[in-house]
Amino acid sequence: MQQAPSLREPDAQGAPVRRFKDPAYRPLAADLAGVRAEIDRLDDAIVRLLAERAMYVKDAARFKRDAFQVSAPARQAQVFARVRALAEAHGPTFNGGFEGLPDVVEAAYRALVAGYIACEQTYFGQTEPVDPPPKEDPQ
Ligand SMILES: O=C(O)C(=O)C[C@]1(C(=O)O)C=C[C@@H](O)C=C1
Repeated sequence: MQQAPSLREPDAQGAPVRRFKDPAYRPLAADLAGVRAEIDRLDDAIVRLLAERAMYVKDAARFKRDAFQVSAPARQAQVFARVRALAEAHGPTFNGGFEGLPDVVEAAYRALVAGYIACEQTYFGQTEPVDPPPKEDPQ
């Protein structure tokens, strides 16, 4: 029989109420508060890196001629494929792995890059053409 949902937040200080059936699984913290402290520590580092990444996205606007170039769909596809491959490579490294990691990372990057593009479009509006204009790449 299925248990009714508790509708209460989990006890962050309590002992574990479940365990993994996989005997190779190694617990990482004594309680949920300990798990969350590690997640907060990683979020601090991740957001710092996202801010550093944002700085380069802003600078990229100087090399774009129009809104289509700001959006650069071929580069976007390259970024999504690259981070997905990184997640596939790194996923199994940590404590038996995390099966859905490539999907999580790709979805996160799709959302992130959409946000970065919106900001880059705004920054593009704060630029002006250099004079004289450099020759267009014939491709
Ligand atoms: O590579 C670029 O041209 C960028 O502006 C950076 C970036 C990104 O966030 O990775 C942002 C906008 C483009 O859609 C492509 C990639």
